[in-house]
Amino acid sequence: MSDLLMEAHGLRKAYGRTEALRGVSFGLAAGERVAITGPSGSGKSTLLLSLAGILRPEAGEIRYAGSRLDDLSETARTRLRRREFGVVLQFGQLVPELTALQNVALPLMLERHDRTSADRLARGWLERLGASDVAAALPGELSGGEAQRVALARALVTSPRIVFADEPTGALDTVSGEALLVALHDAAKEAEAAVVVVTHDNRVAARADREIRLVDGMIA
Ligand SMILES: Nc1ncnc2c1ncn2[C@@H]1O[C@H](COP(=O)(O)OP(=O)(O)OP(=O)(O)O)[C@@H](O)[C@H]1O
Repeated sequence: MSDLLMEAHGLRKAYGRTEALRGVSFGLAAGERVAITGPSGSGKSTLLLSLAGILRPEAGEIRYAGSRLDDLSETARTRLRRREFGVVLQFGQLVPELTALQNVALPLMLERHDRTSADRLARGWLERLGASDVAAALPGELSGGEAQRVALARALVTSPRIVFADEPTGALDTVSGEALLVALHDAAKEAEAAVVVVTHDNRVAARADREIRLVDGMIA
């Protein structure tokens, strides 16, 4: 029995004739921080989305805490993702009609927390990520960097076992990007959460425990 938190073997995924993943295997220990790097189009986002249970690969298998993840129905994967994973995608993906605070509290509300405790936790995370002052703003009123912080707060609010982040510092300048990353790593460490981050940024990769590099849909 492996003691890895997540394991993937032989993942393949194509979009039409484009083979985005061509047999990728991956292991993640509890609390480990892994950076996925590689040139544009090498399959980084596809790998992250597959591991996070958002995309279903066409071949290969993914195990989370010993059980198959890729076999689960869409509903079961969504439920598992909500409970166990935090996900930050390239464009934040905040709900436009909800304020920043409501966006951060949303995963807790979906897990039937009461509003008072959900708001309290959400405020705590906004503060921790330096975004308290935008709590009442709508996503359309936020800068790219602010939206990224709010999205990260939303990913962390449920105390996930794994945080998956796709270019989380992409919209930020160097200093804010660095601060966001330190906050992510500190929070993950404290919560003993693992982190899988897709990045073009060497400094981000250097902060990880391990880097895996993709080239043309395979680990280089
Ligand atoms: N939804 C899609 N439909 C068609 N092709 C896609 C789709 N998503 C990705 N691809 C293609 O699959 C390949 C891998 O894409 P992916 O986004 O995983 O790479 P990436 O390494 O994350 O790229 P980037 O660094 O530019 O974000 C690319 O050739 C891309 O054009």
